[in-house]
Amino acid sequence: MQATEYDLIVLGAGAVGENVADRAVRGGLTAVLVEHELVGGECSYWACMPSKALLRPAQALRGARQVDGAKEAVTGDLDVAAVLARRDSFTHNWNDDSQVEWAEGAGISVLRGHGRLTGEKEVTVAKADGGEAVLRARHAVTVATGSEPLIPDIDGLREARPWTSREATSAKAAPESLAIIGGGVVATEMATAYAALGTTVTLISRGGLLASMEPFAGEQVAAALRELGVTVLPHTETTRVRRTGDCVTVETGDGHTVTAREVLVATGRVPRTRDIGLEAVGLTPGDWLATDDTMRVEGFDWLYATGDVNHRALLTHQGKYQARAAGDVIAARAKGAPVSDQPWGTHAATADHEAVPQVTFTDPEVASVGLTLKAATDAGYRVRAVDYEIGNVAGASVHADGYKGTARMVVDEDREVVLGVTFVGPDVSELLQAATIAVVGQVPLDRLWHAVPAYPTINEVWLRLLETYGRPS
Ligand SMILES: Cc1cc2nc3c(=O)[nH]c(=O)nc-3n(C[C@H](O)[C@H](O)[C@H](O)COP(=O)(O)OP(=O)(O)OC[C@H]3O[C@@H](n4cnc5c(N)ncnc54)[C@H](O)[C@@H]3O)c2cc1C
Ligand SMILES: NC(=O)c1ccc[n+]([C@@H]2O[C@H](COP(=O)([O-])OP(=O)(O)OC[C@H]3O[C@@H](n4cnc5c(N)ncnc54)[C@H](O)[C@@H]3O)[C@@H](O)[C@H]2O)c1
Repeated sequence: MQATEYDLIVLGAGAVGENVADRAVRGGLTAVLVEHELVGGECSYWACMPSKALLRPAQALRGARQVDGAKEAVTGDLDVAAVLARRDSFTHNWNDDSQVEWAEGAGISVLRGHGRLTGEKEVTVAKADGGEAVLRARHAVTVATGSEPLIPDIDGLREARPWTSREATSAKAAPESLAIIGGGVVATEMATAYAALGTTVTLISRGGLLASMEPFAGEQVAAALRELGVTVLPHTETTRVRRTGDCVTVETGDGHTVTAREVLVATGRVPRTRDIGLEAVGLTPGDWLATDDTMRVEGFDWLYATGDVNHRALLTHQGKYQARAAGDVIAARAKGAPVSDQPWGTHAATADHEAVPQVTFTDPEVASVGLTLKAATDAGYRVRAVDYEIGNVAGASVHADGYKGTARMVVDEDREVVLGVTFVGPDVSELLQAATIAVVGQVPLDRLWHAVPAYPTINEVWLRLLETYGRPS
């Protein structure tokens, strides 16, 4: 079969694949996106956008209820149908016409179908219309196929047809009750969302909540979930799941049985690499694809992997950051132009190791960047952490009556720079970019004293953290 040639083939048109193609085309290359489902991927239709659309109305309502003078005007509760309808508008009712239009307008070709590597720089696509197409890349192939939910090997779980993040973010109605297995970001966000929508939620976590973050984050989110009416069962194994009639029963290691209408499994992700032809190029199907900092798969000069599939940081913004580096470096290498792949260079995704920002949109929110105290200590830094109660800041007390929250700054004592920051509290997500700039810029603490937070804003917590640490002399 005659192959169609492009400079770059991108397998998977999620947010990350789209950005690789866009950067490469801006760099003067031709590119094709191969997509077997919806152009825009998980984030647009079953992850970031619908989950945040489900969470935001309850957060807005809480915001009004926490301010005397405003709370008196809140006379009703959430309109669940309106919340779901607003969520649907964000997903364009699971229609990707606008994203296809964007791609084509940006000069990127889109081919619908399931793609598999079939040789060096070659992808064969089983097209949506039943035919087959062979694509050949002049310069590079980028795998951007994302990840999918991990279903743990728990007795009866698969047979019980559990919800995954897809069903949780796209449900047409809020179930009367929901059991959630997991204690990470998906579990805590969806527990927050569904509790606010009136569902009776039980969250079963085999460890503490949000275990990779500062310990106070999981503790404060657990306390808030309980206040919302969620039954939180930390340090609890799930041993058996059964679906009987219109209910699911979940048995735990300590002998409890939770009965709910649905069970959501939120126990992490696996790479979407089982059926993309990795064996044709000597790689193992089902593996994550390890890359260097320019996103090139180890051992190849033409194969790249960006986004969730490389397991560097499973976040849309980090994947798009990798995509900008990868699209630019693919164009540079194709043209024989200089490559800037040293740490913090144009073509290196260095921040993946040093400064990954993340917001967990629970209520309170958790916003963090860089290293936790434990991670910094484990990495061998000589560190000191300082904590501050955000509610003591004037801007926070104006923002919400009885504001409660915690900030932690982790400082490298040798260089006196910030290695990591965590904020937990209502509406702290917008504080995060300043922390990210401080970490990425390795801004010395004595210079940070000159970054004056406006009064009275919650950002004044920065001044309090610096004062608590002590001014470097
Ligand atoms: C519930 C939930 C909420 C989240 N919320 C956030 C958030 O608020 N902020 C954030 O930063 N991150 C969030 N994430 C993480 C975020 O969704 C992912 O990091 C992001 O979607 C990864 O993008 P990607 O392009 O790598 O993969 P994907 O978005 O999964 O895109 C991969 C694409 O490849 C296609 N594909 C796969 N195999 C093939 C093939 N063989 N042929 C053709 N096409 C193929 C798929 O159909 C898909 O469109 C959330 C995740 C979940 C589950
Ligand atoms: N706001 C955001 O940025 C956002 C929101 C949702 C998801 N995400 C991303 O999506 C990814 C997936 O989220 P997630 O919550 O599924 O994963 P996660 O890694 O955050 O949490 C997984 C949870 O499942 C538990 N677990 C793992 N295996 C288990 C088992 N066999 N039995 C019981 N419990 C088990 C873990 O202890 C942990 O609590 C994350 O990496 C996250 O970065 C981001």
